[in-house]
Amino acid sequence: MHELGVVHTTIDRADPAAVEALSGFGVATIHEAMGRLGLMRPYIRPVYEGARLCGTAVTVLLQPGDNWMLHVAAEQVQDGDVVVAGCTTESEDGFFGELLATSLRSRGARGLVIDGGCRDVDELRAMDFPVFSRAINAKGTVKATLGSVNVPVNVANALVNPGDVVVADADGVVVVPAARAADVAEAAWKREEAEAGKRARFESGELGLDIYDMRPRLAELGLTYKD
Ligand SMILES: O=C([O-])CC(=O)C(=O)O
Ligand SMILES: [Mg+2]
Repeated sequence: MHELGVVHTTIDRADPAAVEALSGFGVATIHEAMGRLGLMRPYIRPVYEGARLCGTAVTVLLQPGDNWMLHVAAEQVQDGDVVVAGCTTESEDGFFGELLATSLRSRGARGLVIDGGCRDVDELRAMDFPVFSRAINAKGTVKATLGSVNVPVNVANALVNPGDVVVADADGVVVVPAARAADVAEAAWKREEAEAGKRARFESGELGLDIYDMRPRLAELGLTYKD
């Protein structure tokens, strides 16, 4: 059950060194390193090409068609945070634009992830303020209904707790629980090392069939080659 009308002002942010380490990895690598967990639904997309972000979550629970809580959240933002907003009911209105981006940036925010709509895309691109949203929509919102800030929020099917690490790039958005950030960064590093080895073998013309030792299993299943 979502908690409404609450702002938590003290949150446990993930260790900055772990956040910095995670910022060096792509979303796909982090998702795999977590044991294939943490992904938001793929309808959340960058509003301009090349957008990417990594930071600690200030969470927001919005009401449909109402961006009031984004202004409330701005006050809670610290350097290195990402505002991560879910909505009590599906809504694709344009909750966010360049004015709010200017406000969040002035507080040190690294970007926004929102399960709702966003507008002013040209300006956001020019500012290079990364936003990941479910829609681009010029339709404006009101400031009339209470939601919450810094409560656990379901954002596009991912549970986000305040202080978790959120990483977003062209592949999607992944959430790393604050307590797991250092371990996941370590696992991501190992995974990249392993992939570097595989990449070199693929480059030299070796086949996945041999690198992954797939031939015996294919033969067992009866895969037949015919002229
Ligand atoms: O003002 C709003 O409601 C959203 C917007 O366009 C902005 O932040 O620039
Ligand atoms: Mg605007």
